[in-house]
Amino acid sequence: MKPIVIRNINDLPEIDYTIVALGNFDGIHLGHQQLLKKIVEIKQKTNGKTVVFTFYPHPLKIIKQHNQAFIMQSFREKYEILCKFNVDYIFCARFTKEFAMMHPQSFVKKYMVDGLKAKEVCVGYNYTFGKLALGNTLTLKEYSKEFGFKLHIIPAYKIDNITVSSSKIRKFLKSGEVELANQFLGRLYSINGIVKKGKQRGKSLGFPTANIYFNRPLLLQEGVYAGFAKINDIFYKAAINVGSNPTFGDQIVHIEAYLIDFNGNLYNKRINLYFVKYIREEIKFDSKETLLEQIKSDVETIDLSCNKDTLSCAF
Ligand SMILES: Cc1cc2nc3c(=O)[nH]c(=O)nc-3n(C[C@H](O)[C@H](O)[C@H](O)COP(=O)(O)O)c2cc1C
Ligand SMILES: Nc1ncnc2c1ncn2[C@@H]1O[C@H](COP(=O)(O)OP(=O)(O)O)[C@@H](O)[C@H]1O
Repeated sequence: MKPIVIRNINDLPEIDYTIVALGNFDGIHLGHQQLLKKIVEIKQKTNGKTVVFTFYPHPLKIIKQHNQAFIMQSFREKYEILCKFNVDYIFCARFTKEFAMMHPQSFVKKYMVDGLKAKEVCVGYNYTFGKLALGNTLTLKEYSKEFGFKLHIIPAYKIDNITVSSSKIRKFLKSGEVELANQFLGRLYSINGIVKKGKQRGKSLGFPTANIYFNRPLLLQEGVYAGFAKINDIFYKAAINVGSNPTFGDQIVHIEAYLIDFNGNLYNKRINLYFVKYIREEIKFDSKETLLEQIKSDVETIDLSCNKDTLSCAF
């Protein structure tokens, strides 16, 4: 079931029993997934409707003026992952400087109580919100009594005693430790975009690549990755390069993928790329021939390192 996206609080239909998960959910990692599981579990008991309450742009982008390289996924990528978790609605509040200045109590009253008419609210153990981040689990506890909703505080989700967090995953992605990022995400890190024309060299090299360009800086370490590509719901093993093709003196950082055992036209199609393993850094080769030898060897390695088990983590 696909969730319905609401951008204006007044567009939400009358719901008898609203169960809300509140947060930024950048990455929808294993910690976030505990909140999603919790609201779905409450729905089964209460017959209510579930709402994921999130913000766009990411609050830290507005508050700390972070550039987008900070953000792990676009709203569309977040939406596609939320589709797997059986939630009814996504309420996406536009986050502005004025929004950031709201007193926590006013936020809870306006959005949770009057807007969503929340009966149960789930937040993570360290969630903060509102002006100067004055709102937290303790203040929420008070508001839950004042306004009469049930509050569920979800404890830190840990792997080997390390708390799973978006900031750790961002560090892993920036340093090429994509396997660790995947472990914390509970799925393969993925990105999607529309295939555009490149420099038309790939075909003549014998390795055509589907190119995607981004108007946001990428978190991923540049280099060659083993992974998968999904086109029209079909998965292919893929040799993925994140970089600027320095051998040819190009400069625009983009992502390109050679799909193993695929032949066809991909221009203007949406492609999802899933990252399994970092293979090596991107190199400025002396010649086209040495680059080609390396790509052949990369494709052999990648063909062997992606299998059905790794594919089962792609969604
Ligand atoms: C597995 C793989 C590894 C690659 N490694 C490098 C590299 O190390 N250095 C480089 O300059 N380009 C690398 N490339 C990118 C190629 O230069 C690029 O695919 C080729 O120039 C085609 O570009 P086009 O899609 O714009 O036609 C790699 C591509 C693939 C598929
Ligand atoms: N196995 C494949 N993997 C990736 N793209 C392929 C494959 N087979 C055919 N194509 C097509 O070839 C195009 C890439 O060819 P290429 O010469 O690299 O051109 P461009 O520079 O425009 O990317 C892709 O966008 C896609 O339409």
